[in-house]
Amino acid sequence: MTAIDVQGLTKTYGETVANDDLSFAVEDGEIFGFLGPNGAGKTTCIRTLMGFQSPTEGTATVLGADVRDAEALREARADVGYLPAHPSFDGDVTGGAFLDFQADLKGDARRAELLELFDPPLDRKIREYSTGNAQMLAIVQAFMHDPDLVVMDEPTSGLDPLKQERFNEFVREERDRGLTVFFSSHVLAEVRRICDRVGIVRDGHLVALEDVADLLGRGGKRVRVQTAERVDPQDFAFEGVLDLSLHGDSAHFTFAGDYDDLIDHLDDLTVVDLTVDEPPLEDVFMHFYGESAPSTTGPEPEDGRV
Ligand SMILES: Nc1ncnc2c1ncn2[C@@H]1O[C@H](COP(=O)(O)OP(=O)(O)OP(=O)(O)O)[C@@H](O)[C@H]1O
Repeated sequence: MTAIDVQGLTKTYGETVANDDLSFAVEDGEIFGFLGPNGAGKTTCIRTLMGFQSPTEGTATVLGADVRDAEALREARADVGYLPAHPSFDGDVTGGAFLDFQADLKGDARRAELLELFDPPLDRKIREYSTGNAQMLAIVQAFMHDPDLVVMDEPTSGLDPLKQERFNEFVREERDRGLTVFFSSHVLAEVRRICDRVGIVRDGHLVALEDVADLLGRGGKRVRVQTAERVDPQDFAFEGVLDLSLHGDSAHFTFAGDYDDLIDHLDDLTVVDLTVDEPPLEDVFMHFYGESAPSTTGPEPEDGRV
């Protein structure tokens, strides 16, 4: 079955077209990353899927329920976990009381197990929570009723690196058990590690929809060749070589051609060292993000954010 089916979804706020004719599907059992720069329209789409607002045009189904049909969506949501971008809690209640309340609404079969992994201080009032503790509480509530589909808006924001890794590992394990996951992210490293497919949005439009492996494959490989002699541009004038730079006895380039050709050409040289690496995802996404992409040499890429 298709867990989420978005069909020509458009949402406008006055003059702003936040989502413009989006169409894509999230299949059962996959982890689908919804990526895009700030203001691209990710939260707008997620809020429409959750039924908090109506589409201006087009529609979507969530576990078979049309988002325009409030009753059908309410029923379907019993099997959906939702983690909003900015979880809002009643600060006067304790984390434990909040989970008790949520348990009455939708069940909590997996609460204890989740609290082993994500451990906000349950006896403290939520107003005293750090950002990370509030995020962990929101994660526990999103998964504790053992949903079939989880929709998350930037789920790892506010988590420290250890908790982020724990969360990513948890999501992968849940996918292996059959859970479907749809989440928005700015964190490229996270996408590489956990997503099966990505949809990339920019200015409300879907600009790419593909397997992460294909996206990386199309970006070519980063090649560094060191030779016994000084290299010449002519040595690398063959199909598939991009962004060539020469440094004395070594050449650096992106290769998007046939590997047999590369090996044949390298055979003419005396190669003393050779590395072939995956390109950084940042380079692959730059193409889609254009000017809104970050510098890959700035401070942000350390955590892979775009
Ligand atoms: N309630 C609203 N009223 C008016 N404009 C809105 C509203 N919500 C979102 N927008 C506008 O719609 C566009 C898409 O916003 P949205 O929050 O969906 O983007 P996003 O991709 O989630 O961004 P971010 O990564 O910064 O959270 C933006 O131009 C935003 O200013």
